[in-house]
Amino acid sequence: MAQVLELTGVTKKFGSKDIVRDVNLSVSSSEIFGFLGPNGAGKTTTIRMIVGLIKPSSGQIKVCGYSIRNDFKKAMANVGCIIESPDMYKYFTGMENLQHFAAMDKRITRERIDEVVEMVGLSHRINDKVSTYSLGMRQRLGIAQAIMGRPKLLILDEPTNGLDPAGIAEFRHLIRKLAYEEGMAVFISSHILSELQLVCDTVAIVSKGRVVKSVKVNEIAQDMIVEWYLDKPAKALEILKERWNIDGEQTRKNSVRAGIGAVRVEDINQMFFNEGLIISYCESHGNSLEDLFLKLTEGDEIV
Ligand SMILES: Nc1ncnc2c1ncn2[C@@H]1O[C@H](COP(=O)(O)OP(=O)(O)OP(=O)(O)O)[C@@H](O)[C@H]1O
Repeated sequence: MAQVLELTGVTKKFGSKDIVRDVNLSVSSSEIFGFLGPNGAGKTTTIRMIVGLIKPSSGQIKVCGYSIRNDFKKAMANVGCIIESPDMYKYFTGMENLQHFAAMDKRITRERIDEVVEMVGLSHRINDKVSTYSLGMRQRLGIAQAIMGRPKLLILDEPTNGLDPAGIAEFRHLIRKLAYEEGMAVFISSHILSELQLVCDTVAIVSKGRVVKSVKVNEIAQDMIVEWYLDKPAKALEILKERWNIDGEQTRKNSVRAGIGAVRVEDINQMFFNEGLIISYCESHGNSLEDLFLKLTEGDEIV
């Protein structure tokens, strides 16, 4: 997999204060990378450096192998981004907005505009005024604009801020499509861990300007502990042991708990169902990204 974004020893000082400290990270094509940290951790400052709005005090940033210091134009030709809320002309239609931005880049054809509109699922509303769009639709229009020039790297700063659950689900679906079908590297910053956990492959946890931990999300899920509330706990324990060699324990009259390692909870539920058990509900505990995040950023000032 090609490295699309690489930060090496990136530091940013404002006055005598280190706002971003010695950040090292890399993102490959088709990877969804989450940059997770509490408010004030330095996420936006890092993104502003990646897109060239401010210069690092030290360290190196490369996009598709081009250093943003030495090859700024070539590096930026590979970047699409939305920082804060997408800037659109509300009294223009979605299409007029896209045409306006496309006029600045000769590579973007009318066919490409239609293609991105289709990709973000806005074909049916693209000729309506942006002022009539929901926040989720504006967000998708912003993404359409950001990807028109076929960037290899898409950067989104706090993209789900203010979206309702349906908007968040649509957003997640779109991001997956861009990464896994179009091969884009997607870099998303957020302070909302549950959202990153659901969409990202890798999450870097930032605290006070430093990346304190980088984790593969599927490895965290592997440590999951699940508790089932069901009618036949003894039978459930037997199935877990026989089928997956999992040692569970009965926690209450009607509940069983077990660390399920790399086994998918869906497969276990299906097996319980096939064996005639009735599950009233199940829940997961511990070792989620949330626990890790809270542990690593404990005591961080929320500014
Ligand atoms: N131009 C600047 N001059 C001085 N301090 C700054 C400047 N820009 C940002 N900071 C400070 O840097 C710290 C990190 O800000 P940043 O916006 O990068 O954080 P963040 O992680 O994106 O948080 P948020 O989610 O609140 O935007 C904050 O304490 C902020 O006040």
